[in-house]
Amino acid sequence: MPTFIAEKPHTLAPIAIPRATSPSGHILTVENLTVSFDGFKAVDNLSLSIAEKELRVIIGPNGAGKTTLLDMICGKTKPSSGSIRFRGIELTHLPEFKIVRKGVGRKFQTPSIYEDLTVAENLEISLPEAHGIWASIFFKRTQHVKEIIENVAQEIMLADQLRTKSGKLSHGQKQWLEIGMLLTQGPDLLLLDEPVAGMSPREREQTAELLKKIALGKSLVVIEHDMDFVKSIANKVTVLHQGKLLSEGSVDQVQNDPRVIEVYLGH
Ligand SMILES: Nc1ncnc2c1ncn2[C@@H]1O[C@H](COP(=O)(O)OP(=O)(O)OP(=O)(O)O)[C@@H](O)[C@H]1O
Repeated sequence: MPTFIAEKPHTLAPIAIPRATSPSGHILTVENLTVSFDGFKAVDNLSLSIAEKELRVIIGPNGAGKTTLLDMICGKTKPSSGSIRFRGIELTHLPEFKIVRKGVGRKFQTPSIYEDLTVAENLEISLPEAHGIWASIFFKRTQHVKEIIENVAQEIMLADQLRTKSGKLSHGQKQWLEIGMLLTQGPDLLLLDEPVAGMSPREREQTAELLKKIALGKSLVVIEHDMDFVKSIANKVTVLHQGKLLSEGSVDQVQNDPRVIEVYLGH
């Protein structure tokens, strides 16, 4: 960790205070989104909207375009056509780091924590104030920074593990740490790709509680295959199939939709 010299005001709060709300009440609006890879449309003319503080789950068979959709929202993949607006701001032309700064956080399937660093250190390096060479040199571990780290650690159920090397955590705890690393960045929209893959039943329950708590102040889009987990968290489910929107509604509605049963749930 760098040594600390100067103090600068901290703007970050562990639970972000919602910024300007778009007139529609939607934090994210995707319209006519398409991406082609060598002529193959992985996402095909897709439109959907996510409300403020909504916890949306995206399901669908393998290859349906779920991960590619998240890749386009976070700027990792550029669409061939269509629009993605976050609080009215068009994201499709922005590089990934600017999309993060606008308030969109993405967690990939495999945890990308630093196993040789402690839980506290992993959370610290995720603070926007610690990013970049100069920022990291002048970064100061103020009381406020400590409070942010402690609050986030509490939220992700790792308050007793702050000094533990992250490599020693269980698989589930590593996933929670990575969610914590997103939270320290203060996003208003979190994109999570299969957050409970490989977790024990107890860890799944705890993760469901964690996500529901996060959704009290932020919007979440979660890709998930485990229908029991989907039932335990979702307000609304979007079903993708061959890059297109197949069905959308409550868990009950999509579970009873014959098209969904045919291509996904019936298998
Ligand atoms: N960079 C790429 N180049 C070529 N094809 C790609 C690329 N990214 C994704 N695809 C293809 O697009 C389709 C959609 O993939 P995607 O990973 O988004 O599906 P998914 O719904 O997330 O599936 P899974 O549940 O298996 O993760 C797949 O056929 C995949 O092979």
